[in-house]
Amino acid sequence: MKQEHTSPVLTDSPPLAKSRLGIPSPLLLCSPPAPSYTSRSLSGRLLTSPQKKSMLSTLEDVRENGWLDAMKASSPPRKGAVRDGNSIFAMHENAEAAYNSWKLKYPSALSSFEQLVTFAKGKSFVLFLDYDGTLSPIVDDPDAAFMSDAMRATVRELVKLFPTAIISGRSRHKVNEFVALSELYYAGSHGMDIMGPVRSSEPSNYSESCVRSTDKEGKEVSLFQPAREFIPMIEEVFKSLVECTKEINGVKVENNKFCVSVHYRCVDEDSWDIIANHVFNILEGYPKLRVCHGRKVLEIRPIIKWDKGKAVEFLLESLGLNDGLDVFPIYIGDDRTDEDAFKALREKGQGCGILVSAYPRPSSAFYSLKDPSEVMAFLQSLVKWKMSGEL
Ligand SMILES: O=P(O)(O)OC[C@H]1O[C@H](O[C@H]2O[C@H](CO)[C@@H](O)[C@H](O)[C@H]2O)[C@H](O)[C@@H](O)[C@@H]1O
Repeated sequence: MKQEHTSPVLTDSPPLAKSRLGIPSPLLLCSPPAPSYTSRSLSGRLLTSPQKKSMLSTLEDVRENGWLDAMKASSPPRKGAVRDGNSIFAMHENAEAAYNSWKLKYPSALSSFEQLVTFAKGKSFVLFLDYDGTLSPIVDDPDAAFMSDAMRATVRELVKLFPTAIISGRSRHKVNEFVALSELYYAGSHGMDIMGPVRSSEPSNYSESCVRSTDKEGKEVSLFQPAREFIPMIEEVFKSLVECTKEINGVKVENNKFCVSVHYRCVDEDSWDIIANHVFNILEGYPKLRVCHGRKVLEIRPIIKWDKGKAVEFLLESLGLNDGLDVFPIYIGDDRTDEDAFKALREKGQGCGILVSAYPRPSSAFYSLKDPSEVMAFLQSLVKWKMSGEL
C-alpha cells in the first residue's frame, strides 16, 4: 500500500568496508546514524580525540546531540505544535481535535476495516506484533507489563488462523514468558534474536547467522542471531550502567541480551541529563554500540544493519511468504523502533503498518489504533472476518 508522506524513520549510514568483528555480509557494521538525537559525534570524536573528556564537555555533547530533547519527546507532547517531517502538521489547543485531524492521515484500522480487507482481497494475512504498548499497556515497571488474559485469548485465536510473529525490543526469552503461547514466532532484541521455522534451506543471505536449535517443547527450530558476537560487550555495558546509575532513584537498567534498555520513566526529570551523561560516557568506550530512543527509555544496541524491518523481511522469507502477490503482511507497533518495520513494508509496497498511538505522531504506518484495547478489537475483527469465510 502506498501513501504519500515522507518517512520520519532514521536509517543507518552506509556500511563500513570491512567488519572487524567479522559480521557476515549483508550485516556489515554501519557508522552510527546521524540524526540529531543519536550519538552522532561519538565515533568522529573517538577517531580524533581518544582521551577521556571532562564531565562538563560530555554534558554539552548530550545537549548538543539533542539527547535531552529526544528524552523529553518520548512521551506525549504538550498542547501545541505537532511536527510532521519539516512542516507543522497540526496546531490545536484541543488535543482531541489534533488527534482527529491526524487521523485523517492515519485512519483508524478499526473504522477502515472493510477498506483494509478489500485492499488485501485474495491475499493471505501475516501478522507481526510488537509487545509493549501494543499487546500490553505501558506501565511504570517493565517487569510488570503483563498481557491481559483477554488479549492472550485473542492472540491464541489469531495464530490458529494466520501466521503470526511477535517482534519486540525485549529479550526473546522475556517476551516469550509474557506472551506464553507456543504457536507463534518470537523475535527479541529488536529482531536480533529470531526463533523461526526450520526450512530445508535457510533464507539466502542469512545462512551464516542461522543455527538449528530446539524450542521449549523440543521442536526443531531455526535460530537467527546476527549480533551474537556482541553478547559479551552488551553484558559488560549492562554491568557498567547498573553500577553507575545505582544512586539514581527510579532508574532501571534491563539486559535484553543483544541490547540494553535504560529506563527513566520513574526518574525525576531533573536527573535525566545525569542518566544521558552516564550512557554517553560509557558509550565513548564502545564505538560499535549506538543509542536509540524509545518510550522513556534509552536503548543501547550494536551498530549492525539490522532492525525490526529486516526482521520482518527475514521472517517472511523464512516462512516462505515473501511473494508480494499472495501475501499481505500487517505490522502493528507503537514505538520508534517499529517505524523500521512500517518503512520496510512501505518500501516493499506490500501490506501495511498500523501505528498504535493516542496522540499525533509522524509515522510510516498507514493506519492507526489508539491503544492496546483497540489492537485487541482489531485482532478480534480479523478473526471474526476469517471465520465468517469472507475471503
Ligand atoms: O519493542 P517493544 O516490545 O515495544 O519493546 C520496547 C521496550 O519496551 C519495554 O519498555 C517500555 O515498556 C515498559 C512497560 O510498559 C515501560 O515501563 C517503559 O517505559 C517502556 O519504554 C521494555 O522494558 C524494553 O526493554 C523494550 O525495549
